[in-house]
Amino acid sequence: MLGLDDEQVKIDNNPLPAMSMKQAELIEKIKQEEENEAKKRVSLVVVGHVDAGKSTLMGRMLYELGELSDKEKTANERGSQKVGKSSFALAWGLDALGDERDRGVTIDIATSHFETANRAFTLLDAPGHQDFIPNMISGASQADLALLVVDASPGEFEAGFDRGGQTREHALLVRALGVRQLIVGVNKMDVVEWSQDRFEDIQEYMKPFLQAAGFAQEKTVFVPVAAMAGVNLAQGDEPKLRAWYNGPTLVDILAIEREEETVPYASAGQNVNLYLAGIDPIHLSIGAVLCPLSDPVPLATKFTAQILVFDIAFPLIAGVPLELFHHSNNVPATLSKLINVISKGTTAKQNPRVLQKGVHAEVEITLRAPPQSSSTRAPVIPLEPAHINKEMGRILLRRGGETVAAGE
Ligand SMILES: Nc1nc2c(ncn2[C@@H]2O[C@H](COP(=O)(O)OP(=O)(O)OP(=O)(O)O)[C@@H](O)[C@H]2O)c(=O)[nH]1
Repeated sequence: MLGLDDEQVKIDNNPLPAMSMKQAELIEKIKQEEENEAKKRVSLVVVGHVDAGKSTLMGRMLYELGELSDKEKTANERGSQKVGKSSFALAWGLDALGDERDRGVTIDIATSHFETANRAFTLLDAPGHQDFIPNMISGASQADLALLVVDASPGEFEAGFDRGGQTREHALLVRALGVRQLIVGVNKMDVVEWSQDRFEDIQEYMKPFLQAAGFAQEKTVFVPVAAMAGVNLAQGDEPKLRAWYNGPTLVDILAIEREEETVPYASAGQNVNLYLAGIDPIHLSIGAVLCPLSDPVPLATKFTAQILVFDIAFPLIAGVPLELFHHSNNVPATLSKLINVISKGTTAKQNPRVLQKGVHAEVEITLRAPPQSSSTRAPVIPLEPAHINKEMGRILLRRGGETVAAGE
């Protein structure tokens, strides 16, 4: 059990910020969600130059994910052949409006749903024609994630990307509308015989532009696909592609892609990004813990802990320099006191001189200032007794790169 020294944070008496939702309501809501095991909802907007293959790609993906039945697919193909546009067949899955069917282009934003193992997607298919940009905006402003489809065919990628093409404009628009995550689907790879060079050239060509547009490199993924044949959407079994590409399929990327969605609350076990306002980053460091003003995590520079000594070559003695690992923190420390050795739950020996391998012991640990530190303040870490918070109470002690003890 961990006993904290009396280094506690002082709380000022300013009124606490009011909660926007009643706590009881909030807990009820979280419980319900956990019960329903609701999948994470993500909105995806599909953008790109006219005829890049957006609708074909999404139609085919929906089909492969089982969202479009064979019957629907066949009916769509027949309808499409009637107007002499058999290559648009798969686009029918999305281009649902009659007007769109006649013209063979996506006019309005068709909304569809599909699911991967852990995500429920709402799909916003945005049209590629210039006159339809306002529709695209309405789609993109609701989106968490954008799929930008480009046509890899010779001359077509260039036409879409260079002046007059919509690739750049769409990318800029979705970013301006707040979408940070971008997947670039390099489509029609069949037309370029699955050329790795073509795929890489397109990437190199687009990267500087996308970065300048404000898409962080780590949030931008390129994926080679062939929408018509359904290659690398849900299955990546085209040998010519697999000869050089061992990355994920589009569906895999969607399943793992981390969208940025704002949520009113988060519960234990969720990973969230927090944006803190009004705080100088100089006051934040690795291991910092965010806690309510009314219930601060205590700061400790000296504390007692129960440890289990590992299988070590040399016994531990008081005063030996160690490294303490706690949560995401890692600080120099020392065993300032060996209090007792515990056996079968009772004290076997008080004030032992050494701790041999395999023993349970109660010790006092004191943090030391890091070697190059110029600060005169005693080092502190936020720490809680393990019976209150296991994660915040557990510690590991290391000596010269070897773990020598663990405890709480
Ligand atoms: N060879 C080949 N052709 C494709 C592929 N994907 C789509 N196409 C063809 O490209 C053309 C345009 O496809 P669409 O899906 O309608 O393109 P879009 O981007 O949705 O077009 P708009 O709705 O008009 O913006 C159609 O003739 C498709 O058959 C592909 O992987 N390979």
